[in-house]
Amino acid sequence: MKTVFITGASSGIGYACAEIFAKQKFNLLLASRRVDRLHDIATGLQTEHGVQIHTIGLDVRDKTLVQKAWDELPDMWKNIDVLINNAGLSQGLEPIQEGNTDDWDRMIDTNVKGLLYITRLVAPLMKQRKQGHIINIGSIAGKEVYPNGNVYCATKHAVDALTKAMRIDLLPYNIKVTSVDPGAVETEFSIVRFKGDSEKAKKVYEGFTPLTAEDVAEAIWFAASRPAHVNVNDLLLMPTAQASGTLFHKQS
Ligand SMILES: NC(=O)C1=CN([C@@H]2O[C@H](COP(=O)(O)OP(=O)(O)OC[C@H]3O[C@@H](n4cnc5c(N)ncnc54)[C@H](OP(=O)(O)O)[C@@H]3O)[C@@H](O)[C@H]2O)C=CC1
Ligand SMILES: CC(=O)[C@H](N)C(=O)O
Repeated sequence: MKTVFITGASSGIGYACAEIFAKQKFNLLLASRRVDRLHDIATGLQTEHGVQIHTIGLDVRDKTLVQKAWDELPDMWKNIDVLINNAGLSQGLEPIQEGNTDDWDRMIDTNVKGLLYITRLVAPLMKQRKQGHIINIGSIAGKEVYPNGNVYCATKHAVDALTKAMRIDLLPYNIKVTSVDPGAVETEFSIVRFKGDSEKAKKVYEGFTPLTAEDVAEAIWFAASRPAHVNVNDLLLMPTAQASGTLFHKQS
């Protein structure tokens, strides 16, 4: 049986990936900070699909803790076939001159440095086994910038650059590297961006049909299930009612 490691599996796209990969009989290594949620998810998916699941309570920003969690991980769980670098967030939506520097730190530390810390541990074993697939969750915000998106967009542009760089560095070792870049997906993303203001978050998705986490997980599964000689480099998907980072066709 193959193993997928999904960061940010406690909600949204990460959780939807856990479901789809469990259905496909992968063993699941799931990480996020809210470990209680991970336990509930693991119990449900284990019962439904009979796969093995290991959960790790982890803040990807904490380099020391990430290393410790990896060192303590039983060897069988380190043979990762697919790594989904999904943990990420946006905080705030202000012009650069008004931005909150703690929000900036949180986004850069999670979306860029967290992704790097995890990859640094997983990639050497993929290299050793001469197989593996790293799937980074980027965004339309990694392809263009939009008003007030400044630092979030910068982190996702960094993910885009790192995906390309990983593909080059890992080329000799038969390791696939893919970027999956969604537009608007209705998850907890906007609630987190607006720091718990659910009303404001709900308004983001009013007047059009956004992507669901399951839509994105299906695209991720498509990339993960290609034949050995095929790599999907980049997969950009948006709601039909979205044409760019900020251009939506909304019905009132
Ligand atoms: N929703 C959207 O419109 C889009 C989202 N994306 C990207 O998709 C990815 C998933 O987001 P989405 O599912 O929408 O949002 P959610 O808020 O629903 O999920 C985010 C996940 O990331 C985890 N996470 C956040 N910070 C950390 C951390 N420091 N350490 C470990 N885990 C962390 C959260 O778990 P916990 O809080 O338990 O730690 C949660 O499981 C993100 O990278 C996001 O940028 C890209 C384009 C569009
Ligand atoms: C496209 C995204 O990453 C997100 N929905 C955003 O508003 O930037």
